[in-house]
Amino acid sequence: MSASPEPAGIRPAGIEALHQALARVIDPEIRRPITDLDMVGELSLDDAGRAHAVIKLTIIGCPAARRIEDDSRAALEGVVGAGNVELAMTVMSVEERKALTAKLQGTGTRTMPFTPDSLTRVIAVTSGKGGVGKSTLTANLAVALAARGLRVGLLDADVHGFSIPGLLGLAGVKPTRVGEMILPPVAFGVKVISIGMFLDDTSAAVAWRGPMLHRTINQFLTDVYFGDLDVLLLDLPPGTGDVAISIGQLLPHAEVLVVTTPQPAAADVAERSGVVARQTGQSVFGVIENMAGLAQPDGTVLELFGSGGGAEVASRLGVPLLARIPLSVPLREGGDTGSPIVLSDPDDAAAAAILGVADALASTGRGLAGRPLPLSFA
Ligand SMILES: Nc1ncnc2c1ncn2[C@@H]1O[C@H](COP(=O)(O)OP(=O)(O)OP(=O)(O)O)[C@@H](O)[C@H]1O
Repeated sequence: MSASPEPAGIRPAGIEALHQALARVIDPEIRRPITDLDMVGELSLDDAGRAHAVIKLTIIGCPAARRIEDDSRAALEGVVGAGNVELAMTVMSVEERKALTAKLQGTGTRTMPFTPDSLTRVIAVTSGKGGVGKSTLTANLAVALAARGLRVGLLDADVHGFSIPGLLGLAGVKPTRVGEMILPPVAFGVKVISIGMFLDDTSAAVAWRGPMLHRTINQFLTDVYFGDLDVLLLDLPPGTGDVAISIGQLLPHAEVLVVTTPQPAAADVAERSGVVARQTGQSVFGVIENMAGLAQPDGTVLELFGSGGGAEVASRLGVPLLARIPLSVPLREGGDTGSPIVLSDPDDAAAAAILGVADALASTGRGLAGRPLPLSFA
């Protein structure tokens, strides 16, 4: 039996082939090859051509254990043939886990990775009033951006009224912890974190004041291992309260999307959320009008909430109106069942309008806020 692990380059050819096969096995939570994560222990090939491997999981009861085991076995069988793999699944020692955490988060004091000079684009979705569909749109936008191949994180900063886990089919899912590091659950290719994932009773009210809210948001941004992201989306609570101000302080380079309804009376309060974002240094990327009308069987459109609110807010803030998203029963149902409409029913008019916003976001880089964008009318 040949001994391993050995540094790449001096591994015997057979072991190197096994190692390369395992390098294609991705930890579904951390989203990096298990070889990069030092999860491969002994790796050997016996004289009968059978592969022997030890895979070290990050924690006991790792929810991804089965998948990692199956993928590792399949990868090794690709080299030595079916039935020729002996796999032992173990768990990292405390020291190994510490070393992994340090490797992933960087050694020394942990810092917030989403600084103005990081490559991640930060987009905060805000609204003046509650119930205008901000969370529904944020969840669908995140999924649409991930479907375009972007690496997307979604932080539910609506601490008092979190709804992102349910919208993405993650109700009841708890994040895995590796030491002090929190691994965000992944849904539809989006890494998601929400205060709702840390409460045993999700119907319990979160009655925190400013400093506690600030600490929580800061901890989410620092201790959650999102890895390299192209885009971090934040679902803010409605209004211009403590969380909006904390986000403004922590992420002054964020671009803000303002969601409003067609009701002209809501324009003042929606405009205010954009103005407050600007006061903290953030830029306003554009306005989305949601609940813009309900298509009737006879082809007419019932403007349940009036019209003109989105255009009014966009013009007051001097930014583009990115989309008018109609009222849509499938959009609401998709939210209720945790199945985002941009994937399940992309031809629905509301889904098409949201996909238009995702295109507008994906086709602009950071620092381009304020450029004219194509209007996408439903
Ligand atoms: N275009 C739409 N058509 C039909 N229903 C919608 C639409 N947009 C949102 N909804 C529904 O409206 C309700 C409120 O949406 P959502 O929770 O996303 O709002 P919100 O602005 O995030 O609210 P809050 O911030 O107050 O929690 C949900 O039941 C959602 O399914």
